[in-house]
Amino acid sequence: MVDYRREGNVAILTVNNPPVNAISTRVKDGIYECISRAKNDTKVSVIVIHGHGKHFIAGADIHGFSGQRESSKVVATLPEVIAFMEASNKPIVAAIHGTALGGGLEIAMGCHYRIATKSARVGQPEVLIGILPGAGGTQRLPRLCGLGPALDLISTGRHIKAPQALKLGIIDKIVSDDILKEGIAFAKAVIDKPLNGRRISTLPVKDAENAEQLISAANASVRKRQRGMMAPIWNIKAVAESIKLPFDEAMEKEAEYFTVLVTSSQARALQYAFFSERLAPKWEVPGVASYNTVKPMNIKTAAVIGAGTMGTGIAMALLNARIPVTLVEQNKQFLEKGVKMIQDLYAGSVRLGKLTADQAKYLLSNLKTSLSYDDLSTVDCVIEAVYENMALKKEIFAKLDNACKPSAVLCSNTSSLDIDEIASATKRPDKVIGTHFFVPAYYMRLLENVRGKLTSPETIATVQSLGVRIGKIPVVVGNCDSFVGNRMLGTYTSEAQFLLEEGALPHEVDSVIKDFGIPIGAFEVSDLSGLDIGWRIRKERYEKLEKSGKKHDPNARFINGERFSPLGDTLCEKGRFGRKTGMGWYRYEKPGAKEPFIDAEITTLLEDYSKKHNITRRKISPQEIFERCFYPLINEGFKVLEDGIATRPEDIDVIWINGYGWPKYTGGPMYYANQIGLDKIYDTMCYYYEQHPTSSHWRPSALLRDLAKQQLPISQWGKQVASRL
Ligand SMILES: CCCCCCCCCCCCC/C=C/C(=O)SCCNC(=O)CCNC(=O)[C@H](O)C(C)(C)COP(=O)(O)OP(=O)(O)OC[C@H]1O[C@@H](n2cnc3c(N)ncnc32)[C@H](O)[C@@H]1OP(=O)(O)O
Repeated sequence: MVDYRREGNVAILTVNNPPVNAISTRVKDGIYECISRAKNDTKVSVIVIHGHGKHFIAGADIHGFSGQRESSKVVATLPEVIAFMEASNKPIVAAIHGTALGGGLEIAMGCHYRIATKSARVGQPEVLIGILPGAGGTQRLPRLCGLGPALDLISTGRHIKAPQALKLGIIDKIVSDDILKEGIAFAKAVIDKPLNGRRISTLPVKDAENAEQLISAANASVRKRQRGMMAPIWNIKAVAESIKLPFDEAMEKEAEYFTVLVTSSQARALQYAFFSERLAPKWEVPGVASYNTVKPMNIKTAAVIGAGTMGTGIAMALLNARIPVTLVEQNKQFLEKGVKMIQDLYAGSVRLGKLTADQAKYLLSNLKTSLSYDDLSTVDCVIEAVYENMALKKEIFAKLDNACKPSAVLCSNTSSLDIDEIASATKRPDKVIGTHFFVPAYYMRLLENVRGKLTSPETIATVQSLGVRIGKIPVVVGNCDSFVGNRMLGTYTSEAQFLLEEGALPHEVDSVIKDFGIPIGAFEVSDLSGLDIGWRIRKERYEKLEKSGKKHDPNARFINGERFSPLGDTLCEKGRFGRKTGMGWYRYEKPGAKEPFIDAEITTLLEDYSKKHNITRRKISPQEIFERCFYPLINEGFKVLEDGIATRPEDIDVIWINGYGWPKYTGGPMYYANQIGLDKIYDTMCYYYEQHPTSSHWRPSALLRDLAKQQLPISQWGKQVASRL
């Protein structure tokens, strides 16, 4: 775990704990033992610590926070090991490459010098997994780089690159990539230098005179950007102790606050989410294939069909990963508009300093445009991103099948349509797959990859690996109406509208949703994306119904015996399409304005509606709103598992956290359900099913019923899920 060797008078400690040199108990013990050995070795004058593999040390081992810690051979805790390092009379140099994160940076700050390669990154990301830098980070970082930057880094958890770390004084020098050689050379040069000013715990905090202002600004930023999360608040509180108390006393406070956080349900949920996100790319189709049995194809070039918001966003996601893209449209004007959108977004990134002008120019140089599928004969992968219309998609896939080489993978960015039917338009259904991106596609991290009945494991492996390459979290799901995310969402939006029919107002429903931690309410999001989109899809369905001989009544509150709310259609008929028309479920100052206002016209419309349908309006409690919005959604998640559409609860949680704004600190809907208690969810589902028998989303899932009896942790649901497939 930690190797010790001596080269002349330099002791070299190599941390070797793949994949990221996380600090397990054995690593902590190993560092302590090796430092002791070097301190006692009379031939050693200076010590270098570095990491084997890709990283220096990426932090404490996160597995250890949920109670599976190994027993320690030495009594010292990590903060004590770091204090022991700092007290050494032989200089210690941290030679950093890859990352020094969390406890890794804390160890580096216990050293007397820190050097790093140019590409190295440092940070205190503990807040992102619900804890705080509990090994002195909250006390040493403000002494090293100043209170303001320390508050920023510790409360946001962001990583910074070596050049910025150098400017902030976190590292002493940027060196070449031969980090160990550089570390040894640097160590030899500092052997005789006095260590007094190099022990960070003995230094005063920088910027302490502006403390009050800096701390209240940090708290204000947390309230705005990390609403509902407890860790940022406690992190700030811990850093603030650095200006109130002497180092040792502040360290006691740090330990106290660390204990509060590490035992919190938010920390457990965030750590579950951390590992779930890393599990997602490791797909598995039970009994068929998995990520470690199939090799992906190498995608060297790609094409995107459709230059609208979705198509251009997908093209940018590919370009950002240095994949050359051909963007195809049917008419020149649309194509030019799409290219302009991409150019403008890159220009914006240059203005914000996120890209240099040269980088933007390079990315754009990989973009080709075309009005013909004939130009796609050599691309490895095509992603179709036209609007949701089955006939159109089938026509495009038939053309792509003729134009593209036989090995090319053909993807559809559909959010709901049947992948098998799309694939049936080709002679290569094994190479057809759904790749459901989320808006804006160049930014949102979720990629829902939808396998059809005939999609080959190689095709699944290819889009999963492509997803990782373009910086997404790819999740494999099965083919059904609306897949996983939108299928579960459907229950939530339906129930939100039923609540309006019965007495609630849009802002009342939205505020319960936002209080839970979802950044935007159901009706606010409907206004944002435009009510007309759903209306167009519903009108197509009504037409289909009519073709099959069933007349659609615009006032109908039931379709095929299922409760249905025509309220959305009513609003659209009045031209209330949402923000773009200045009115939807809310009123806006003008078309395109962002701030929603409660609209008296909507209140009257709802009251008239209820009267017309003989519904007695009543005051609906926040608890009922909460249960009716979220419990059917959770229940649908269990049905999704039951049907084999998702194969792991973790995948559903990743989808909801990264695609729909579900608060990460609750772990996602499946994890959250386990926290509430599956028996409670099941009983509540049964209660509401009795009240609302015409809404099948209240029918409790059989898997939920069975798991509710067993009270298993989520990590053990797997066997129950697998036994049903
Ligand atoms: C009175 C009470 C007294 C109490 C006394 C107190 C004593 C105790 C105090 C202890 C205080 C400790 C304080 C320190 C806390 C921490 O350090 S928490 C951890 C902080 N670090 C992080 O959060 C880093 C997390 N990792 C990453 O950001 C990324 O993994 C990466 C390092 C940037 C690499 O990214 P990438 O190359 O994309 O690879 P990944 O896929 O993300 O990861 C690869 C595999 O590594 C696993 N992994 C990564 N980090 C960790 C980790 N810290 N612990 C465990 N495992 C980790 C990751 O899961 C991947 O695994 P596989 O999926 O199995 O491949």
